[in-house]
Amino acid sequence: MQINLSSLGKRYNYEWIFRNLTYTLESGTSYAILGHNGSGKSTLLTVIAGYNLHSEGSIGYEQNGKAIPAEQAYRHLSLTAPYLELVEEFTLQEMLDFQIRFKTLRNNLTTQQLIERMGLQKARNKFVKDFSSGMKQRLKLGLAIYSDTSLLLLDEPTTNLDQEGVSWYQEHVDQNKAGRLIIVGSNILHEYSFCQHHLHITDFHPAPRK
Ligand SMILES: Nc1ncnc2c1ncn2[C@@H]1O[C@H](COP(=O)(O)OP(=O)(O)OP(=O)(O)O)[C@@H](O)[C@H]1O
Repeated sequence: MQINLSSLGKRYNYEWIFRNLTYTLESGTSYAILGHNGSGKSTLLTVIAGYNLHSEGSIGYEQNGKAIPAEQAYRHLSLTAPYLELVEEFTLQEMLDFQIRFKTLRNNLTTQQLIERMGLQKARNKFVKDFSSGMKQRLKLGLAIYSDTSLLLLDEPTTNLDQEGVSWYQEHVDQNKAGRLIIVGSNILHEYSFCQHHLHITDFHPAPRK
């Protein structure tokens, strides 16, 4: 997956969050979107994901040199973010069975193998609503990292994870990054230390009006 951002801008009402953002994101490469709280990291990630419409400019998606229509881009991406909800009424097994109806797992992984990789074997029949916050975050990350997608978007990926969970995140991203385009929205070095490129969203803030 390659993504071309051209003179991209997003505003909410009269407030411009970023403007004039021209940037190319290449497959097989990892990028960190950096900036202080409220600077627009999540906004840019959701615009790239197509969950949030941009206000000016354009976004082009390509796979193996072939253009992907914007309305089809969702098929190629997985996104995890603190504001995305899981289906709390499902058990873990039901959640995975539901998810794979829409997105298959990488490397023909079975749901049983994914549960093992997430270290959630004891929670197979537990309702997601009864998971701890760290277990929910592992589940969100497991679903995103192990979906068979060429674009992986990770917004604040270690929210609610303890030190062991952070190590788990680093290990599993590392094992599943080859050939993929990964974009991390973060302020915490251990979340994006593997990224080769840093995009500072504040570089694209409009100058304050005089
Ligand atoms: N739906 C919305 N309507 C209006 N303003 C919004 C909306 N969503 C976000 N904003 C504003 O856009 C700006 C950027 O928010 P965003 O969540 O993208 O920042 P962030 O860099 O991800 O912040 P954090 O590090 O705190 O998660 C903020 O000023 C926020 O108030």
